[in-house]
Amino acid sequence: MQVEELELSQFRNIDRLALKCPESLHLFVGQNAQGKTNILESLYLLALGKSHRTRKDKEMIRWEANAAQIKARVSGEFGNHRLDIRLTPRGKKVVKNGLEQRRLSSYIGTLTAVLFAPEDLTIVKGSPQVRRRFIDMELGQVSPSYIHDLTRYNQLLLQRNQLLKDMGSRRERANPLLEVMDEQMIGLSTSLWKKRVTFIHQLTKWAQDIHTAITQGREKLAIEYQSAVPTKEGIDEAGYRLSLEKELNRLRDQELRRGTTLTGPHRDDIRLSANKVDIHTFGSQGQQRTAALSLKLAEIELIHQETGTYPILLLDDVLSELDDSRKTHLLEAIRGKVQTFVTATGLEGIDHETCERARIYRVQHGSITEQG
Ligand SMILES: Nc1ncnc2c1ncn2[C@@H]1O[C@H](COP(=O)(O)OP(=O)(O)OP(=O)(O)O)[C@@H](O)[C@H]1O
Repeated sequence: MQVEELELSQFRNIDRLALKCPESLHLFVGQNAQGKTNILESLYLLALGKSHRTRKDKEMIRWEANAAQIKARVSGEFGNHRLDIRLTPRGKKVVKNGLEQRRLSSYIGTLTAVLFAPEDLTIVKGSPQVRRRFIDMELGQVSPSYIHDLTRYNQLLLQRNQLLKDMGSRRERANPLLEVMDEQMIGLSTSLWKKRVTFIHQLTKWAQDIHTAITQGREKLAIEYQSAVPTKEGIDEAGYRLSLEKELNRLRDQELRRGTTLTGPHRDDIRLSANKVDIHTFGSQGQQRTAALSLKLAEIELIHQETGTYPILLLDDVLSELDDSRKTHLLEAIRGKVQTFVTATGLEGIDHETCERARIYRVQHGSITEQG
């Protein structure tokens, strides 16, 4: 998968940008707050239909403008596509090959992207929310039905929490509407849980090999999906349903008191360990970084396996955060097969060979000029 052309208009601090990008490596260099991440954000938005750093689409419209547009021509094993996203204060319009896409799940997947930013280095150490977001964004790219279920689940969760609050204030213990919601929630939870467990299983296979290679055989990575619903090893969907039903009954009084849903996929997590030692609690910063890098590289391979084409890779200021051996591993792993867009504040720390084969741009106050 490759972005052949990218056009931005009134996006963040960028007035206009028209890039032709047949090459596989693009390097955006500039001081802080000049617009480098904005370029990566526009590519991420094109791929996933949403930004990686804001939920408010209108924040991406240039302050003095009333609309922004991001357009691209992408090519891949399955032909060429034109993607077009228009942002206005009233909302977002997503267009693929001239046809407006009303559902994000029918748009996502045309262009896939893996973003690696400094905050991803905290994926191991950070809160469970960071890891759930990682799963949601990555799994969503290879499974439109996952996005569909997740959207419905999140809506249902809000409604259920409101109902629990209302029931709690009325000191009500049973309500037919809650029974209906629970039935829907159990169905959606089972589907999300199953998809996530399968995803983590597939991701682990790739991540283990990559992690072993980076650590030169010293460490074996393991990833375990931790469900908030009690699950025994080898449990199937019917077993999960049953366990969730029981758990909802057990938690009913607590949920009514607190006015919130206390179990389900929105409380799940993953645990990473190296040589059976939990990296979250006991890992060194280096181990945590290696695990984060292994996950990201594994994701690239998984997307390739599932969609038949490599994603684009967006590296936001991470080269300076990685030591030489991890950096070399990263650059070697993507070389020649993954179109990559990199931001950096300077060229120091990026090896000569990489600079030689990259197209280099200077970014200053939102204007981008290619270096001759
Ligand atoms: N909607 C907007 N309209 C105009 N300018 C914006 C808007 N949103 C952000 N900016 C500006 O964009 C700049 C930030 O750009 P960006 O996040 O791409 O920085 P960067 O070059 O990646 O820097 P760093 O290396 O610090 O991450 C800031 O100057 C900010 O004021």
